[in-house]
Amino acid sequence: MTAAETSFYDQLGGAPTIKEAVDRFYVRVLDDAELAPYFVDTDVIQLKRHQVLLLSQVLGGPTAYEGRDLATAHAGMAITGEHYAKVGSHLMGVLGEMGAPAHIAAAVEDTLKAVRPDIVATES
Ligand code: HEM
Repeated sequence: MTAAETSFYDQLGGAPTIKEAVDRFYVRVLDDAELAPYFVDTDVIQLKRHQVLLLSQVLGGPTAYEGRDLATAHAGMAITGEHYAKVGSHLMGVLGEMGAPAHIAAAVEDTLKAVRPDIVATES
């Protein structure tokens, strides 16, 4: 694999860094009173799984996700544009805190924009 083919996941330090990012992201999302209600019926294991899948999808990690597509997985949750932006800013905050380089942050923002229509159900 050449340097250019190395995934952002690997560039950030692979599994140990991602585990740390998942833990930090998880704390931020659950501490956010506007976001926590989405996860009331989600147990800790499921929620960690969600954070891992989310990060792997945006960073190109090794987790081969073969589950429901994003639109199906989030159908019926009435996720608002504002709440989606909050999840995105917690994610960007964690990446920034952990010293992710600018080109990775920019690519993650692009992915967040690209999958947004599949996840956001309502603008307000
Ligand atoms: C880039 C953004 C996101 C990605 C890539 C993503 C990814 C996923 C995936 C792959 C699943 C299916 C998990 C499974 O079936 O095991 C899922 C479920 C779920 N997502 Fe997301 N998600 C994103 C954003 C959000 C946001 C913004 C919210 C709420 C504010 C959210 C809340 C949930 C909830 C509550 C579930 C169901 C969890 C459960 O109980 O199993 N997600 N998401």
